[in-house]
Amino acid sequence: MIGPVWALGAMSGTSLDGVDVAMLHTDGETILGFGECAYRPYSDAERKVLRAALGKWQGDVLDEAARVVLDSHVQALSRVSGAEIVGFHGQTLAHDPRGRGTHQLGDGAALAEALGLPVVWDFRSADVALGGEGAPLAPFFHWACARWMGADRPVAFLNLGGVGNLTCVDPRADRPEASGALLAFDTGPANAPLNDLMQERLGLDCDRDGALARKGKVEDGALELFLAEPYFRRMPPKSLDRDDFALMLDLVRELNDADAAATMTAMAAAAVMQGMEHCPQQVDRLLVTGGGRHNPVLMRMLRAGLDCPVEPVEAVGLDGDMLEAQAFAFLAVRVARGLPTSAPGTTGVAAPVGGGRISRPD
Ligand SMILES: Nc1ncnc2c1ncn2[C@@H]1O[C@H](COP(=O)(O)OP(=O)(O)OP(=O)(O)O)[C@@H](O)[C@H]1O
Ligand SMILES: CC(=O)N[C@H]1[C@@H]2OC[C@@H](O2)[C@@H](O)[C@@H]1O[C@H](C)C(=O)O
Repeated sequence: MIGPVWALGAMSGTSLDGVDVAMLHTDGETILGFGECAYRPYSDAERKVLRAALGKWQGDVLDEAARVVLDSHVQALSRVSGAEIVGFHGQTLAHDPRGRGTHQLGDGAALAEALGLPVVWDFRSADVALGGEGAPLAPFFHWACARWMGADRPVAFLNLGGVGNLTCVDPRADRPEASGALLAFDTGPANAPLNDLMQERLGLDCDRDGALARKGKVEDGALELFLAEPYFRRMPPKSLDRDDFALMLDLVRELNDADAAATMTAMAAAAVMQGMEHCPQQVDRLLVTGGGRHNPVLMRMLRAGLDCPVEPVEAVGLDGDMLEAQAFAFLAVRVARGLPTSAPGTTGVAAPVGGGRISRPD
């Protein structure tokens, strides 16, 4: 494959809300245009099946979950036409890069057959096999976004999904794998533990618009215990599994609902502030993507604690609900062109690596 193509990326994140798909016109180096997007939510029954498979590496429970992943992706991807190649992330069930590896559920070969298109998938395992964290992988796309928006000074991207991840980009680097172009890592838990709290105590999916947290007060003792976790002292690159910080729920167990939500929101913000200390250069602005940017309490806490402007990525014309799907469209084209998708600064891998397998329909 030579030259730019329309690629269609698909992402199903750790929040298990649904499948995002987005078209991108790219040669894997430059963003030439953004295209159509679609979202296909999981039904309650599907979410239950996926939830039951979380943390599992094998077993019968995976068969039903694999069927949910395949069917939902075929439906989501079929809503958009004109793609020449597909980037399929799959559903992360477990992530233990220093131990058992990383597990994204989803059969790219079956998806290629169903769609009649080449599908790039299994983006993370080559990086892990070569000693990298296997995550985050969006940073190479963040570099392309920084160049697309014409940045000429360092800028940071923050994804507030189930887990948070931060990318410091120097857009003056002419390749994402160049030394000093990128430093990226998972900051800590973002929405996942707060969602779990809301589910456990009130049967709700999330603290919509920070409505509960805004009525509560942050319990400083719990926040301090949280920040004493060794993860925050580890040098990046580093990555997390969705439930690595399950202890957060214990730290707020004695608090009333509002104080617990306020304290957990403060924990997510504090993890980002700790992370920002690792940025190798002062950044001009922090651009926030992912669902957490819709939470005004979380955004207010970030603005209060950081000395650079904190804005949703919409401030520069990007779509914060679709950025990860676009990232996997971008990475698919890089894989097809034999370009690397991770580097020492993004996953800690020893040298730039091109992950991903390509499956073509028969
Ligand atoms: N209006 C809102 N108010 C508060 N929180 C919100 C709002 N909208 C979305 N969120 C939070 O954002 C989450 C979804 O974020 P997102 O879709 O970025 O996660 P994800 O892509 O599944 O996760 P990851 O990036 O970790 O894979 C929701 O589960 C919720 O916690
Ligand atoms: C193993 C895995 O799926 N990690 C996700 C998760 O969700 C956010 C954060 O943790 C990030 O490291 C990654 O996702 C994004 C898309 C990434 O790879 O950049």
